[in-house]
Amino acid sequence: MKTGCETDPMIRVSRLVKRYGGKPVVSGISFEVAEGEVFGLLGPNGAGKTTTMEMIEGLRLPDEGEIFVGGIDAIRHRDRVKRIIGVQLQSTALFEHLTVRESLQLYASFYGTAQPLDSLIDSFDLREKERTLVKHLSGGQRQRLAIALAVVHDPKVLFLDEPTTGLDPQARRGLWEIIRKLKEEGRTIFLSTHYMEEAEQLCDRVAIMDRGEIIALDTPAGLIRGLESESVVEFTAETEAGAPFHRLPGVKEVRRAGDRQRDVILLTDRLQETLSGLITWAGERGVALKDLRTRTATLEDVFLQRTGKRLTQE
Ligand SMILES: Nc1ncnc2c1ncn2[C@@H]1O[C@H](COP(=O)(O)OP(=O)(O)OP(=O)(O)O)[C@@H](O)[C@H]1O
Repeated sequence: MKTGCETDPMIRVSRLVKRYGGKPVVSGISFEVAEGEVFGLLGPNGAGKTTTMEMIEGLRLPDEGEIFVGGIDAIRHRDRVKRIIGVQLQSTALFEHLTVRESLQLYASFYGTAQPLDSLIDSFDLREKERTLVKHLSGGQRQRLAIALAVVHDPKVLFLDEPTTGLDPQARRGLWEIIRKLKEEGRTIFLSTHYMEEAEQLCDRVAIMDRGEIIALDTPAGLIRGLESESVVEFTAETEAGAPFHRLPGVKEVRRAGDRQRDVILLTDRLQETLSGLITWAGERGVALKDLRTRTATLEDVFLQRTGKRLTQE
């Protein structure tokens, strides 16, 4: 697994460990993030994403390991690092009784330098709401404001912890556009998410995290190529645990999930042959294949293959 980048990294993390009650929740991870890159930490709830981000941001102290941000030792010189990073607040931490513009003015006053507020209001699509109280904003507008506040001081590196959790698909896409614009401005963006589609859409490289460890790190396309299976066949059926799906043509991997292991997922590099083999097999045995569908492999399948678990629990 290639954890590094070619130029001097903007973020370098080595053998990072955090324990709670003696139990490691981050278990010796190492990786680098290049300048201008959108780097994603993808993993299920409790994987250790927030703990990792907050150690890099200087909000939690690691038990072991090294962190450098912009060449600065982030454990020894937390204040110097704070000047070059922006951290998205949880939208619940906003001041409810200030307007959008007042919130930006307040944050700008904390820093010696600030970006022009009018251009921030426009680029975060908040012009219509600039005089609206925060408590009257929608979820998407609150998230946009939270990110605008994180970039008031024009930071080089921006940390976004699950920026679109809880948003509807339209608001999520609006936020993706804003994150793309922030990348175009040359910022390095470190984000965590448990939405594989978000990681695929936004990230140059993705580290998949599970139980405190990085289990894969590559570009989204590289991670999917590593599966050696381009397609997925899914169905639900009453079949015994030993049903020989792995012997169908093209099948590289068989996974079972759901209620009584009735959901079957086949990863294949020869979709048509797998499908016709499966239908013949089921027909000969009188097995009903419910909800049979096919799709292209995604990061979700990479996670499933590496951990045996689904990333998102339906
Ligand atoms: N302050 C703390 N004290 C004790 N345990 C903690 C503390 N903070 C986090 N943990 C534990 O560490 C593990 C990783 O938590 P973390 O919040 O980093 O995960 P995450 O991947 O960000 O998940 P989520 O998406 O739920 O935020 C969890 O098991 C969590 O219960």
